[in-house]
Amino acid sequence: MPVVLITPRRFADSRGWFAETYQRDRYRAAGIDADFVQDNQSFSKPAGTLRGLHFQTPPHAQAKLVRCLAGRIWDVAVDLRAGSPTFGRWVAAELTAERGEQLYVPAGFGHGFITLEPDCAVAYKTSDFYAPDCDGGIAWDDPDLGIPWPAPADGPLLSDKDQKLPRLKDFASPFAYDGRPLTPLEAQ
Ligand SMILES: Cc1cn([C@H]2C[C@H](O)[C@@H](COP(=O)(O)OP(=O)(O)O[C@H]3O[C@@H](C)C(=O)[C@@H](O)[C@H]3O)O2)c(=O)[nH]c1=O
Repeated sequence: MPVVLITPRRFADSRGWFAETYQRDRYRAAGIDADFVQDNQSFSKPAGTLRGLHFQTPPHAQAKLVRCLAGRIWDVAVDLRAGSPTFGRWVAAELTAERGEQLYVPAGFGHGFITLEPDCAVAYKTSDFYAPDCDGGIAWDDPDLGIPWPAPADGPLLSDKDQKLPRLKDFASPFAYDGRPLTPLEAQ
């Protein structure tokens, strides 16, 4: 499936609002056909925290459905499918707790985000279990990707692991191109 941006409908009343944040049949109709098996949550204290670009390799590749529970993030999906006409290109969307947008990142894509405010909570569903042996990543600042991260002037806050990730040109992609385009989000 291509990358999909979806904003669940909210039903507001005097108490606040209610929303279905995942409903298999409706999400399938929107192109989100993954079989989710795990829910994750992370919390990032300072604004300018960057996690990425991450993926799991086959046989434990993961599709992800990402949303922001508190604060605001800039969320990025990079096409890593070998042979894809958009290999190495990326799409990004701002995800806010205020509006509840969700980004679907298919298997075969690298995923990362930077927090735009302090105290951001991010939740995401994944279509395969955590498999540390299949953990992989690409450097967030790889010049061949040219992602214009909205990072602070002194740089983002990164994990030790994320400071040592390889560049795309040194990465032998194990992901097959499935013929599906990167759109409907506009590729950069
Ligand atoms: C991802 C993950 C991590 N962990 C553990 C491993 C480690 O001790 C600790 C922190 O892991 P990380 O540093 O990899 O966490 P983080 O940098 O937040 O990694 C996440 O980044 C975003 C962008 C993604 O797309 C996710 O799939 C995941 O890769 O949590 C699990 O137990 N289960 C999991 O599913």
